[in-house]
Amino acid sequence: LWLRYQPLAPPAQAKLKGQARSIVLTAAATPTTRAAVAELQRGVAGMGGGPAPAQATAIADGALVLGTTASLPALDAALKTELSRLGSEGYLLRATRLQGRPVTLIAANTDIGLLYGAFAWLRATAAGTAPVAASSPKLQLRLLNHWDNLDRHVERGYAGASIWDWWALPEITDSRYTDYARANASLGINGTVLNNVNSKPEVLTPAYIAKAAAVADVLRPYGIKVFLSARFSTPLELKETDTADPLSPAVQAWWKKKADEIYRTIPDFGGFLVKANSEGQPGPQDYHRSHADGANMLAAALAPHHGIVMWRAFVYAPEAGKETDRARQAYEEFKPLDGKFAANVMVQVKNGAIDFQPREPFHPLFGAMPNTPLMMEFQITKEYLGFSTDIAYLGTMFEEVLESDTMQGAGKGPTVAQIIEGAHTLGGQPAATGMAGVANIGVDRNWTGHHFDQANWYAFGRLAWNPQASARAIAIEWAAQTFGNDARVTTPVVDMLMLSREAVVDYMTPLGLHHMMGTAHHHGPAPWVNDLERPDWNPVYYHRAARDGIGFDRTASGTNALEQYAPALARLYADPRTTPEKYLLWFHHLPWTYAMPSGRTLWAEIIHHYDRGVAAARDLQTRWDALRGVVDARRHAEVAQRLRRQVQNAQLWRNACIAYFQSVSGLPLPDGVAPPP
Ligand SMILES: CO[C@H]1[C@H](O)[C@@H](O)[C@H](O)O[C@@H]1C(=O)O
Repeated sequence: LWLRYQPLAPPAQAKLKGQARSIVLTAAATPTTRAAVAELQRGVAGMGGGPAPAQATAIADGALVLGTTASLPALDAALKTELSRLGSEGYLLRATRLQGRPVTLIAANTDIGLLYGAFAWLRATAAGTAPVAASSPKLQLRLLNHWDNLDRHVERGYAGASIWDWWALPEITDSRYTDYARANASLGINGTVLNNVNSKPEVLTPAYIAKAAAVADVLRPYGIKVFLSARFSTPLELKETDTADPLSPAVQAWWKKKADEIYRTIPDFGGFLVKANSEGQPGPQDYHRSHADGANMLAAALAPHHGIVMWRAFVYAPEAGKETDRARQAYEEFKPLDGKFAANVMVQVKNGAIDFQPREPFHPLFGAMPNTPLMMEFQITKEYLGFSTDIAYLGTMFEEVLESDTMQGAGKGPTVAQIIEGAHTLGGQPAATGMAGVANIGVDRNWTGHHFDQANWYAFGRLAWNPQASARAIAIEWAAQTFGNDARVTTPVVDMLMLSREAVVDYMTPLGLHHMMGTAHHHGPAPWVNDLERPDWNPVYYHRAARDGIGFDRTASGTNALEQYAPALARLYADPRTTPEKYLLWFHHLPWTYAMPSGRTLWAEIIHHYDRGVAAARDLQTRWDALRGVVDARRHAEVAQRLRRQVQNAQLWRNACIAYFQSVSGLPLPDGVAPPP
């Protein structure tokens, strides 16, 4: 991954050796500070191309010194003040003098802060950038969600089987778990939900709790808490109660007892992630109770142990005989529950209102529930963006969502990033804050199926630490750590990353189109599908292409999903001329002849985007081919193979969608457009 610590260029090596002649840990030796020292030794040895610096007790010239305010010899007042503002996970990096000696200081208030500081110093060294002076996370919870089943199949996983070997656990813990912990700690990720949200009741049985505890023991020194997805009907399905009604005292008692049992085995268990009354999963509505009733019952069981409930707002269902708009439904169900959730409940909301499409406007719940802590849910695994075949750097997508202006305030802002950073308080208490990413990790040697998909795991972690970070800066960091800090490689790799997601949007679902993919597997084009068991699974339901035009009217003349956004934004998007082009057909149904700002008709504009997407996919291939011999042969070949497939995918999407839309519209192709074969 990005922890390769490849030898640096000689000048950088010399500088490194001068900065890390020895390592001095002034703080207590704990599994966490030992991990920090080991990581520094591993990194300095690798990048320095020589022996690891020894750990010393005395501070000497050129030492790397790790310590807290309490453990460090007389820190000057300014540094002490700065440190006191960094919280329990922040860190400070400084070239300074201690006991009159020139040293590199890694300081923090806790041992996990020291570990994060060590990784930050190594990151800067590998990327050849100046180390950040000080940093602390903007969000409290920075979690991966593994949609991993107990049989090691990963739902929407494209990197091999699950890394969690439930059969071998608890006695056998794969060394990969430690590398997983290192990789996540290097990004400041501090929690992981081990199992799929479509969870099985078994995962809360004693045998599995013991298995999860073994994983927790490996991850704990790296500051990573274990969470589990809980199936709402577990007590009923384990035949330990005869209902799962959240207001039933027996059910409440069962969950309390279960929580106590878990915390006896995993004292720092994080809590439960719950998918309820969604896509057929059991939930409180099965007993005519609300999402808040369900969440609060679980929250009451976890509260004595400081555990939290992350309750997902991913709900949608067709209503018989009624024209529904899936994009409206989560808001309709959750907005009325604002302020009704217990203090240790977070409502976890996907970035968009449909489902992780190549591009979606931000979810209208962001900014609409001021009395409820909202957690962002991003998908790192690319269910809808080409699995682990197509390159699509999601840093730019995450950034686009986080920068989105909800217009909920007077004038500009708050942005989605500010909303999830807890711009608001609850009852005067700072709201819990968090971001979750659906992992793209499996047993594949490169962890993520595609080498470039490592950048998505990386970008998620960096943006969870700071939701206002720059996707380009993150791409530069990742490329330098992953391919070496050589501009001949990093510049083209960063350019490839930065154009890739827009390319995928262009050749799959341009101009706000969405949900036009293959059934069930969700790979490849299928805009013609209109016969699935649920109307809201049919691509035709979303693009609504017909003789007269194309697009989903979500304005007042349609489903009026727009009214769920702030009035200022709803006014802006009510008019196709003031709707950003990238969302045009998400909110509007327009004639094929609609005049676009480019001077093209809408039909010609759609084709123009598809062709631009295919050209961009080819461009990615050309740029990568030019790196033959500069990037190591194995990774170069593995990426080149996938790029060949990516170009085919792009062409298939382009040809299939244009052919289909032409068959619906009956329109001729504009001059100069290559007809689909
Ligand atoms: C885990 O189920 C997933 C399902 O595979 C996926 O197609 C959809 O994205 O969303 C669901 C969800 O988010 O719960």
